[in-house]
Amino acid sequence: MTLVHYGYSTLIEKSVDTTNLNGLELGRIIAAHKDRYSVITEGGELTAEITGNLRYTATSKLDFPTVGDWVALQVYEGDHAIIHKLLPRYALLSRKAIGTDSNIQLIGANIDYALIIQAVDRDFNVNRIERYLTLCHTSSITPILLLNKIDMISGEELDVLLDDLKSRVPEVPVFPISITQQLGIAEVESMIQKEKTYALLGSSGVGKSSLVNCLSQEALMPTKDLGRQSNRGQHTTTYRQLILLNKGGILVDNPGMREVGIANATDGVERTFDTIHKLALDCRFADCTHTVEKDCAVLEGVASGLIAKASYDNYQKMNRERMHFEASVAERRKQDKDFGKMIKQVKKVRKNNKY
Ligand SMILES: Nc1nc2c(ncn2[C@@H]2O[C@H](COP(=O)(O)OP(=O)(O)OP(=O)(O)O)[C@@H](O)[C@H]2O)c(=O)[nH]1
Ligand SMILES: [Zn+2]
Repeated sequence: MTLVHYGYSTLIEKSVDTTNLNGLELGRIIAAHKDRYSVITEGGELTAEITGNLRYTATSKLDFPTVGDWVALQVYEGDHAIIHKLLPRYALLSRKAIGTDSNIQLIGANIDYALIIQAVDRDFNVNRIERYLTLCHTSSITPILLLNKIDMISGEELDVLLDDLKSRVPEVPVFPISITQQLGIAEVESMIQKEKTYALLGSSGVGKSSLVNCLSQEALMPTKDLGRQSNRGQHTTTYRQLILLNKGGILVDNPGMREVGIANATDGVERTFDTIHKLALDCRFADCTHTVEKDCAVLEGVASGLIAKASYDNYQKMNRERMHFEASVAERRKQDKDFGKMIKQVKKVRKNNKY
């Protein structure tokens, strides 16, 4: 097993400089725990922590390693290591953290494609697909749609869904599959590219675990450290979030992707709703909200059927969420600033009182 299998050549292809490591080893994060990381290196799998310096200079979550990150690390005896440096990311997939207004949560770094999996039963929902697409477009990650459980519907019913997708999200490649019946799996496997990293996105119960088991032999087995041995002479077994696929791709499996919150995503919303965005250039007012204005090209598009009403509604909803997130972030920054000012003021008063 070498780092090439874990996407090293893609990292180089993206022009990330890996020559300046000053004697440190290169590795990729395969699982992130609270303060501990599992890292794959040329010599095998290691447990690592970050340096105090990295910890104390971090200003946000973005400064901490996440699954898929490439790092420079110093390896100590056994299988222990210290991460000194986070290499530049060429893509970062994140979402708004559940239950918060202004926090983001990292899903994975250095991801090339997203496999959005949706089931054709009750789960089927184009609005939610557009939500995932916005997430992908915001991070410049190419989306691919897997429509699972087609064994549960008739061919005619499937055609209706495919037509719906063609009109609402025409640019996205769609793979109708049934994991249990092994339908369309060969097509998915032949689409997977070697050394590219894929993120798996989808609600609970759509078949994500089933897909991982189907595309990867590794996932079925407990993962073992075949490289270095731990101090106690035992092989370590760890839970992985970065999995090697049979066809040579790499998969980020992020459990609990149940809700997709939209964070700062102006470009992502625009790219997902490309038709609306292009039409909006013809609105009479440059700051048109496409709701009540005169000569609004978007409203005209909805009236003429060029834009599906459902698509328009979802566009407005996601824009409202995006603005809400941005306003919350701005508000929190202001509060932090005010708090900083207050502390300064208090210090000043104390200092003055000394005299
Ligand atoms: N009929 C049918 N059922 C399927 C198919 N694929 C998966 N299932 C079933 O759907 C259920 C959920 O599958 P999982 O693979 O556990 O789904 P998941 O997305 O990993 O769910 P979470 O772990 O909750 O996120 C299981 O009972 C599967 O057997 C399929 O192609 N057809
Ligand atoms: Zn308008």
